[in-house]
Amino acid sequence: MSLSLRDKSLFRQQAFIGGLWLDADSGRNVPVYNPATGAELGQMPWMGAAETRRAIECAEQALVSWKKMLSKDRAAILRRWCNLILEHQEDLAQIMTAEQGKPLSESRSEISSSASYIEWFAEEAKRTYGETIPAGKKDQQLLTIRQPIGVVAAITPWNFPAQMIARKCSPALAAGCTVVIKPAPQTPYSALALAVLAQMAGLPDGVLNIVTGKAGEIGDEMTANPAVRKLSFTGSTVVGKVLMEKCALTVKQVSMELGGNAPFIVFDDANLDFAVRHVLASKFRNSGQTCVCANRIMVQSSVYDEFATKLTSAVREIKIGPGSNENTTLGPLIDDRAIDKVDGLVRDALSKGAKALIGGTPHNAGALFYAPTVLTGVTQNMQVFHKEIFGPVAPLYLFEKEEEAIDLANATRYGLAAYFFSRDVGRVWRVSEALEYGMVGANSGTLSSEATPFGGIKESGIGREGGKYGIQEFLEIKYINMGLEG
Ligand SMILES: NC(=O)c1ccc[n+]([C@@H]2O[C@H](COP(=O)([O-])OP(=O)(O)OC[C@H]3O[C@@H](n4cnc5c(N)ncnc54)[C@H](O)[C@@H]3O)[C@@H](O)[C@H]2O)c1
Ligand SMILES: O=C[C@H](O)CS(=O)(=O)O
Repeated sequence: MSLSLRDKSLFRQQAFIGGLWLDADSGRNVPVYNPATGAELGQMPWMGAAETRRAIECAEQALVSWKKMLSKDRAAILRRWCNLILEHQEDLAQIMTAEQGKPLSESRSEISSSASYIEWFAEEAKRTYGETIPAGKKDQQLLTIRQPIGVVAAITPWNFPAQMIARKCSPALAAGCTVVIKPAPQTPYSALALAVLAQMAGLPDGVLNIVTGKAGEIGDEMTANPAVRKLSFTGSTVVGKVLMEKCALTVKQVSMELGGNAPFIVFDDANLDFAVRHVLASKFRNSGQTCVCANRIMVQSSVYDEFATKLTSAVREIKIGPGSNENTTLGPLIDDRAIDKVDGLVRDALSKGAKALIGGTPHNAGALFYAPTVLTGVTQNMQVFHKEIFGPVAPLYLFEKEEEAIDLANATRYGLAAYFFSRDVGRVWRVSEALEYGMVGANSGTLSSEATPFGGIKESGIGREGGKYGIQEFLEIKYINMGLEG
């Protein structure tokens, strides 16, 4: 391990099941690499169905007492977890940048955001209210109560390796559920470090379990095991569909946070400098590897050239390099597959007539670096219009009228995030309503907050994470019809 941590106990190369740190039954491990250098960062247990089954059994046993605990006592443990995460923020950020590649500033911000979700749901734990319903008959009381769904399985992606854990686990735990998580194989260490701190916070054994290894086998056990009552997945739409189908056999509830293809519309009445700043915040965060990145930038014809020039000048200031360098603002992509996908989309666009004002090729900062890119003359017949780029590429599309921009924006199976910039109040309301997305940024390029419902429609997902809605995803409504003796 090449990390210099204040608390070395945070860096774990074993899975966490029933409060124990374990190797795979087979003893097999697989390497985890630092995407900035290609160096091996450590090893990860290569577990499968048997270990997953045991983790689910541990979660089922722990559920009995965890769900009976007073919500304020569950809240106190979550609060301690939140505080420990903030106390260890720098170490957690170092681990995240080493395994995922994002700049340290972004890793610190993600750790802070993760703690905010835990803090938010520690409070929500105490507000899982039921209701009484006016009786229709004499000597009768009608009421509902909220109860935890039970054992929850969670599968998370590599692009936000801490926040996706916090955003799923904290509402589940707050609701009284127990959890078995499979993190992405590219980024297991952030999840395992959070488990170290959860154990330190007093989370009882078996309440939180982390299994690492063979995604297909682990996923098959999670989706088939009848003890699992809910699957919460964040990842690509194609995998989400597979998991949904498998969950149907045992009628599991699902939350799906899937892919995106966000339009970013710049109208002729927008403040262009302001819009450029928000493109940078939306498009180039995490090297463009976020589900809510501006994926299609649509600019009204009369301001197209001016906007393209301003954006290119701003992109020229981006500092590409290893995330461990404090002045880096753009890190590497996660792996070779990502580089090939991004470069393939750019080459396809260029071959069909698009032009690169800046970038347009991999960068010599290292094997997994792609140059921040602005493409003009991009059209719907190019693959980049229909695919989630997941890289630092800003394709510019030209439109004439408002209606055309909305039709172009909605011409996708995805429906996660959308953005637009205009200073016309009537247009702001019209466009906010017309865009077919779960989340809309009106004169804003950023959306995420622990206080708001994060999620998509169409093939971007089911359910919401965060806000007052996040905990409802892990609660069942029980209706009680109470007859009173005459
Ligand atoms: N909507 C959101 O909140 C959100 C957030 C982050 C990422 N994403 C999406 O995730 C994708 C990028 O992340 P990714 O490359 O890790 O996605 P991915 O779907 O390839 O993998 C996500 C997780 O699923 C696991 N997985 C893959 N195949 C599986 C299977 N058959 N059974 C069980 N688990 C399986 C992976 O190991 C990983 O842990 C993008 O599409 C992005 O838009 C969405
Ligand atoms: O990639 C998806 C994340 O949910 C993005 S955000 O940090 O929530 O905006």
